[in-house]
Amino acid sequence: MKLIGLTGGIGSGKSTVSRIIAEQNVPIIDADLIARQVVEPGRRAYKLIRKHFGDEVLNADGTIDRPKLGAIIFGDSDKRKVLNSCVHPYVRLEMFKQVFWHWMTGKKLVFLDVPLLFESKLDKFVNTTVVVFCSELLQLQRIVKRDNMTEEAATQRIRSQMPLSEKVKLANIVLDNSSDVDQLKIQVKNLVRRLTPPVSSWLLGWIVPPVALAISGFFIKDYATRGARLLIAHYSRP
Ligand SMILES: Nc1ncnc2c1ncn2[C@@H]1O[C@H](COP(=O)(O)OP(=O)(O)OP(=O)(O)O)[C@@H](O)[C@H]1O
Repeated sequence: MKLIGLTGGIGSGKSTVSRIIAEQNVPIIDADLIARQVVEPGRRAYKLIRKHFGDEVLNADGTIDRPKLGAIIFGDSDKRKVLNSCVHPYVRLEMFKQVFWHWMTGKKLVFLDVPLLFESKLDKFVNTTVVVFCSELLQLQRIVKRDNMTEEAATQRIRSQMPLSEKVKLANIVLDNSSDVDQLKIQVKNLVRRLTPPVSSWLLGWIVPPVALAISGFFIKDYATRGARLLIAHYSRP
């Protein structure tokens, strides 16, 4: 199975690319969605956030007030670290479970949609990294339109992130989202075709690890049994 890390800058078009990929019946693991699910009431991350930030970050219905929590950690790196330590381990665990499930069910290609792929060093765990790129001006225009935000606020959000030009330098593949959505669709379809492994290498990658594990397990067990027998023989000598 090939694991592809998909990332970009705010408003550069990651979600749009994800939707197009999903239309091709290729599985997408959405880190943002998982991050929202792991902080639902009753979950471990939710309890940790409550413990560290108190009930003032809760809505009346007990859910986390995300904008309020966002405002608390914005510009306070210590509090941001605390929040990350509450949430990230559970996000990673859930992502790992989903990756494992896709591998078990014989998927050839799986995308991980992670906005902070490079910042969180998750790029080390994927086969290929893809960055969705557009100019800062287009990012700005698209965010202002989508989120009904002022240009100043949008600029501030863009500047608070790792520059998109830096991500482009780190990427294996860059999708240029400067044109319309139809052009983007063509690029994504070509990308999926290019990245899908041929059946032979997919079969090898799927079958070899469990067979290797089973064989090594057999030998380890065999040696352990022989070792135990020798020990028993040694200590039971008169
Ligand atoms: N090629 C395009 N042409 C016109 N509009 C686009 C194009 N690509 C994306 N958009 C629009 O731009 C906005 C931002 O795109 P999208 O939500 O996919 O970005 P994103 O990278 O996921 O952003 P965020 O990081 O904020 O979640 C959306 O409203 C989307 O419909």
